[in-house]
Amino acid sequence: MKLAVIGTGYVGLVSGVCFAEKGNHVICVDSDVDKINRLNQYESPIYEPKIEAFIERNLKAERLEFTTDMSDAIRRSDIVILAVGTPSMDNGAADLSYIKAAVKEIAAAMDGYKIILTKSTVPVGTNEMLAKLVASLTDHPFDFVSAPEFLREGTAIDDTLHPDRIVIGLDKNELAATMIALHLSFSEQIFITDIRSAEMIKYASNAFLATKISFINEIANICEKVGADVMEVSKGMGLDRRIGSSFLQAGIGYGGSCFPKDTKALIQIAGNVNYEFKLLQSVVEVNKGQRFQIISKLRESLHQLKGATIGIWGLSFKPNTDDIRDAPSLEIIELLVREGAKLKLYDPIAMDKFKKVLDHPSIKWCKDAYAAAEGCDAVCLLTDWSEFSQINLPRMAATMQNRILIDGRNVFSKDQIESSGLEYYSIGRPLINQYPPKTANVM
Ligand SMILES: NC(=O)c1ccc[n+]([C@@H]2O[C@H](COP(=O)([O-])OP(=O)(O)OC[C@H]3O[C@@H](n4cnc5c(N)ncnc54)[C@H](O)[C@@H]3O)[C@@H](O)[C@H]2O)c1
Ligand SMILES: O=c1ccn([C@@H]2O[C@H](COP(=O)(O)OP(=O)(O)O[C@H]3O[C@H](CO)[C@@H](O)[C@H](O)[C@H]3O)[C@@H](O)[C@H]2O)c(=O)[nH]1
Repeated sequence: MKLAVIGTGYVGLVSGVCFAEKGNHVICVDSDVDKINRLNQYESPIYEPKIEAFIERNLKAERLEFTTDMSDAIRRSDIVILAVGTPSMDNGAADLSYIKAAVKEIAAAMDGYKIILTKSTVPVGTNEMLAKLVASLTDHPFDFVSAPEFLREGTAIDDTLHPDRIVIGLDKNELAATMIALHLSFSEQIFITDIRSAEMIKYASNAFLATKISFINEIANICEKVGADVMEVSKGMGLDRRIGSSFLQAGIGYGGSCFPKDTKALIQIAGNVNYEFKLLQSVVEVNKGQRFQIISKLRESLHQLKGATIGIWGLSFKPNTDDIRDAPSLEIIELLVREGAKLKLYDPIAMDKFKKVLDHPSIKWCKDAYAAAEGCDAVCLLTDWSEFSQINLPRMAATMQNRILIDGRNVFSKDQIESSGLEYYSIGRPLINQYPPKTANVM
C-alpha cells in the first residue's frame, strides 16, 4: 500500500520504517528540515535501538522516503497516517493545534479519496472533530480511522513488529478489510471497534499502567515503615495471573512523554463531561511526590544538603532512551541545585539533551559512573540503565567521601550491597548496612 506518515517523532518514524519493512511504500513527512536532512543521511533524530539499520535498509530498497513536501506525499498516497505531537497544555488538556494544522494541510493537498489514520493520542471525539474540519476544506471524499499506538520508547521497533494487539476504531464496516490487510503482518490480534472507544482505549491503557505504578509505589512507602520488602511483595502479587507481574516495579515514579501527559489529559476529558476522576487524580498526585523520596533519603542520611557533593546516575526517564521529557531527574536536580549541593552527573546517552535544558555552575558532567561517584558524599541512582547493575560497588565505595548509595530503582541485590561497604537506601525495602540496624515497630 502507499502510505504517507505525517510527523517523524517516535511514533511516525518507527511506524514508518516498520510499514516499509513489511513491503509498503512509505513517505515520511516532517516540517522540520533538519530532521529530514539527517534522516536522508541514514541518521536518526531519536535514540532507538536498531532504528538506523531499518532506515538505511528501507531507503536503499526505495520503499521509504523522507521529505518536507506534504502535498506531494499526500497525492502519492492512499492512506495518510497522523503521528504529530499532542502535548499537554497548561490546564492538562491535550494541545490539538499540531494535529489540526496537519489536517488542514492534508485537506489542501487532497486530489482524491484518502483514508486518514490517526496514530497520535487524541481525546475522545477528536477524530470526529477533525473529519468535520477536513469536510469544510475539501470536496474530495475521505474516511477517518483511529489506530492508537502502544509502542514504548527503547523497545519501539520490537513493540511495533510484535504488538500484543492492534486496536482499530472505525465507523464504516467497509474499511475493516483494508485495515486488516495493512496490519495483519504485524499481528493477528486485531481488535476492531468504534472510533470513540478506540480513542478511549489508548488513554485508559496508559492510565491503568500508571495506576499500577503509583499503587506499588504507595505499597513500597508502607513496606518501608512496616519492615516488608516491596520486591518480594510485587513478585508475590504478580504470580496471580489476574494481577500480572508487569508495571509493579517500585521506584521514583513514572516520567516520559506519555504517562504524565495522558493521565492529565484523561482527567481533563472526564472533567469536560462533569466527571471527577478521583482515582486518577490520586495516581498523578502520588507520582508527583514519589520522586522526592530521593530528597527525603538524602536528608535522612546526610542531614544537610548545602555543600554536600552528590553523584547522580541516570538522567533519562527510563533506560534505552535519551528522552528526558518529564524525567524525575529534572525536578530532583533542580531542587538539589537550589539547596546548594554540588552535583556530579552521568548518563550513558542523555547528557547532551539534559545539558541543553538544565545546566549550572554547581554541576559537573562526568565521563562514567565511577567518575560521577568519586569524592561524593552520596550517589543517587535515578534511571535503571543495565550498566549500573554491573558496577563494582566496593571499587566505587573506596573513592567516595561518605559511602552512601540511594537506589531510586531498586537495582542492587542484598548480596551486592552487603559486600559493598555502602550505606544503602532503596525504595520499599528493609535497610541494609545501617548501624544500628533499624527495626520497624508495627504493633
Ligand atoms: N513517544 C511515544 O513513545 C508514543 C507512543 C505512543 C503514542 N504516542 C503519541 O503519538 C503522538 C506523537 O508522539 P511523538 O513522541 O512521536 O511526537 P514528537 O513530538 O516526538 O514528534 C512529532 C513530530 O511531528 C512533526 N510535526 C508537527 N507538526 C507537523 C506538521 N504539520 N507537518 C509535518 N510534521 C509535523 C514535528 O516536527 C515532530 O518531528 C503523540 O500524540 C503521542 O502522545 C507517543
Ligand atoms: O514497573 C514499572 C514500569 C515503568 N515504570 C516507569 O514508567 C515510565 C514509563 O515507562 P514505559 O511504559 O516503559 O515507557 P513509555 O515509552 O513511556 O511507554 C508508555 O507510554 C507510551 C506512550 O503512550 C505507550 O505507547 C506505551 O504503551 C506505554 O508503556 C518510566 O518512567 C518507567 O521508569 C515504573 O516506574 N515501574
